[in-house]
Amino acid sequence: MSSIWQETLEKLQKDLNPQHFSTWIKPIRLVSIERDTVRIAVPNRFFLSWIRDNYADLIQETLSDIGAVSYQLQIEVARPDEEKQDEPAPGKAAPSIEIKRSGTAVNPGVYNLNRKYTFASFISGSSNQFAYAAARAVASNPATTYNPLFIYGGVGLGKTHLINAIGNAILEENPDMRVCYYTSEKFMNELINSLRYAKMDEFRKKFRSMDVLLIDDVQFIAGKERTQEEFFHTFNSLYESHKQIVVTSDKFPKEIPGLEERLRSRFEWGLIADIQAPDVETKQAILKMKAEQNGIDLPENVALFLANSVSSNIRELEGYLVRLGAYASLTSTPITLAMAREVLKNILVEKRRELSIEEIQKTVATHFGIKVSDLKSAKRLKALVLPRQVAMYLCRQLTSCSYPEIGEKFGGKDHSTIIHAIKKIESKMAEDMQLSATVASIRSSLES
Ligand SMILES: Nc1ncnc2c1ncn2[C@@H]1O[C@H](COP(=O)(O)OP(=O)(O)OP(=O)(O)O)[C@@H](O)[C@H]1O
Repeated sequence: MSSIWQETLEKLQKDLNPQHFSTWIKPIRLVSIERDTVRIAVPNRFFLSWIRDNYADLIQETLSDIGAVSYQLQIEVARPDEEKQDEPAPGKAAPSIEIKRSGTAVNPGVYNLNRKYTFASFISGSSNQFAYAAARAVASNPATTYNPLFIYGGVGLGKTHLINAIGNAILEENPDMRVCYYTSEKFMNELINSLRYAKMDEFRKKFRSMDVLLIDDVQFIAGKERTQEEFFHTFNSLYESHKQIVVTSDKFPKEIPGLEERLRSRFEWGLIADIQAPDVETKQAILKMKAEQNGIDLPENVALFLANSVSSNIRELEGYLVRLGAYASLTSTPITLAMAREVLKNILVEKRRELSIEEIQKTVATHFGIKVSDLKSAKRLKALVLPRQVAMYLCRQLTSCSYPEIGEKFGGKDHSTIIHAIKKIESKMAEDMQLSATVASIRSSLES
């Protein structure tokens, strides 16, 4: 059936402008074709309404022409764990080995991995360096170095991406390994189904036969007694057989309310790595890569504007990029700063008004009990150097000013001085929790 979809895609590719095709059609995934209903999944809600308004009729007509059936199109938003590969429903036997079009065998012991989340498509910066290095170490030597690996961080910061990248990298080196990616919610639902249909033996066998178990968003099992118990036994069984376990969460194990003590302590056995909010440079680099992947021509200053406008959530950042790409493509105009400001004005204005360098200088000076003129001076006193560097760092984080513009407002300093100061603060913050907390508190008072 998917050959109908394949042919539909080929036809649409011929009929549509290449950028429209790569922005809107390529990311669509076929879910199923059953009788006269074709279900497709799209990456997010914005995408869904765009497809509905602009492409649904065309897709439906093309499908119907090719399949010689009057198809109804159903469009839904893909959940990350639905981007699956050959996952058997609970209780059903795993599919027999399939042959990909390239001729390579598909490993039936791989569950739900999202193939597009790889290390190659993950940008590492100071905010995620530790988690990234730990993930790579685990991928190179599963079940030897860090077991379990516990990755935690805020919403949309790349946990799902990284945990899938581990699975994909392991499979590249060990194509026959059994690798399973599940959200903890899906684990729970499958458990409930298995209990209901008396399939617990199969459930246990499946999870305990994995070489690599990747559980995303484990915080959801907190407070779910039966799920925690089953997960605990799965964990023990895998751990004792020297199989790799990787878990992600939005919180540090100790901070997950309702998480059983025995699970919490096991999560602390291995390595705990955090992902912090990305800095402006990392956000820019991610934007550039995503723009390239989607065939969107994104000028440097617009990338900087977006990176400065969105607090930290990369998913949100991607949403804005898609919106700009769509606007540019549909109006056949290039993306410019003015256009980006206009297209995103309602969303971004609500999020944050642009802070001025002067406001930042004033707040930092007050915090440290010094004068604004001291921040702008060249005095090398220790009591002035740190606040000055903090102020420069925050100016870069919270405004869209360039290094030379910031330098200008700090008594005409060279851009290299600003870059140096920012690097210095970033590395100090990585080691000094107290300084990190100070910067975070100044930042939140500026943003409130
Ligand atoms: N460092 C990065 N490099 C490239 N892409 C990234 C990076 N961090 C996040 N992303 C992208 O941002 C989007 C959101 O990331 P992801 O779903 O992994 O976040 P998450 O931390 O799992 O969020 P949630 O808490 O909602 O589960 C994805 O499309 C992912 O590819």
